[in-house]
Amino acid sequence: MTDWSDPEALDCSDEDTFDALLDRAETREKGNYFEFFAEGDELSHDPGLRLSQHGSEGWMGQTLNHDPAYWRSDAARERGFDGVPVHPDYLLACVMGITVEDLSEKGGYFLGRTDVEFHRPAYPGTELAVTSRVVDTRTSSSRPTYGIVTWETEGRDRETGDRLVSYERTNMIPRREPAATDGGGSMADGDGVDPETPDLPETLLAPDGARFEDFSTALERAEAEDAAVAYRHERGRTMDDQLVAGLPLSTLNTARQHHNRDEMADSPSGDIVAYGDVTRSIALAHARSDEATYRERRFEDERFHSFVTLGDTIYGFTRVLDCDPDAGPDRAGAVTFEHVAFNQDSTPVYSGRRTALIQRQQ
Ligand SMILES: CC(C)(COP(=O)(O)OP(=O)(O)OC[C@H]1O[C@@H](n2cnc3c(N)ncnc32)[C@H](O)[C@@H]1OP(=O)(O)O)[C@@H](O)C(=O)NCCC(=O)NCCSC(=O)C[C@H](O)C(=O)O
Repeated sequence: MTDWSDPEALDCSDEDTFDALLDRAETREKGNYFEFFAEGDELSHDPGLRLSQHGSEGWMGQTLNHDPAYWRSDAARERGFDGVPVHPDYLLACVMGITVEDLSEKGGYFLGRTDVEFHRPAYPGTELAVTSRVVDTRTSSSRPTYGIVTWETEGRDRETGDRLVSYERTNMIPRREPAATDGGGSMADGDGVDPETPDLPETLLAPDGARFEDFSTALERAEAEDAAVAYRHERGRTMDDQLVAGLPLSTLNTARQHHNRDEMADSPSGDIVAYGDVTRSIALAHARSDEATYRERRFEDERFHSFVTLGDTIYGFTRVLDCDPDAGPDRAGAVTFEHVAFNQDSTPVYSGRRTALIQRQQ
């Protein structure tokens, strides 16, 4: 009888034997299929992550987020922070990264997120505690091999229990027992445009500067002229391996969508895709480079319209929706923007509504 604990018992040079062995071996699974989730379930995510200056700087450098308040102590103090905080995009990606093994590792695409709220700044050294609640589950009518799941997630400081950020997100999640046919023949057509949305006016204005008054004056002008305040940002960023696979892995995001080409070959995208939070952070960095941001407040109705793959270049487009002079402290007013990330073919890949406090003229 063969002794199967004998190291010599497995001949790796014989491919057929090894193939047959793999066929018989059970795969120890990671992640969860659609059927695992039931409305009301609460999950406490086990992976640990300590926010770090190095991680935040790596994220900001790669995504072009250069706001000095997240890099330098004098700029941070001047903006009313107690030290140099980690960047909100990095915080959000870390909180979401920790959830991936439980929620979306199985290969489900990130479709959208809303009610993103930053409750207080987070500083390097903070250890995260992250929990989620299943808000909704349903099967997809257009893609029967998938279900659609929505979770509410909260990221807290593990030591103090303070809430740092919370949001609600929705993913397509593969079904363990899919319906017989996949009716979803049509891939995302990429236009990403709501047919109910009226066309923008002919005239598009850009603000004259980066301060709150520049945005509010531009909006007033636009209202008087039946125009819209909407403009492009010049920078672009091409998706390389570091952005597609490196950044998500640095936040413990183990979704195979970003680092396992072999598994993704048979998926709707046919290849690895960029993490939605990386795509979004690049487009927001383009927008922030044209404004004097004071604080990030909230995000609503974030949607991922089309896949971003290696070699795609991400550009940004911004529309100004509202200015509220009374919403912030003396030195800043609230501006609500709609940001759109688009690729080299002008295909929208992300859109979202963002409210940020923008510094007033000094
Ligand atoms: C994935 C797609 C190719 C699917 O395109 P398509 O088949 O055209 O369908 P739709 O996108 O219209 O929608 C599919 C169903 O999902 C519902 N939906 C869509 N958005 C939302 C939303 N925000 N909230 C709730 N439900 C939503 C629709 O109503 C459809 O339902 P049904 O009719 O019943 O089927 C295409 O969407 C696409 O390319 N999207 C981009 C995906 C992407 O690239 N995401 C970012 C990368 S993946 C990622 O970041 C993973 C991350 O790490 C993680 O772990 O989550």
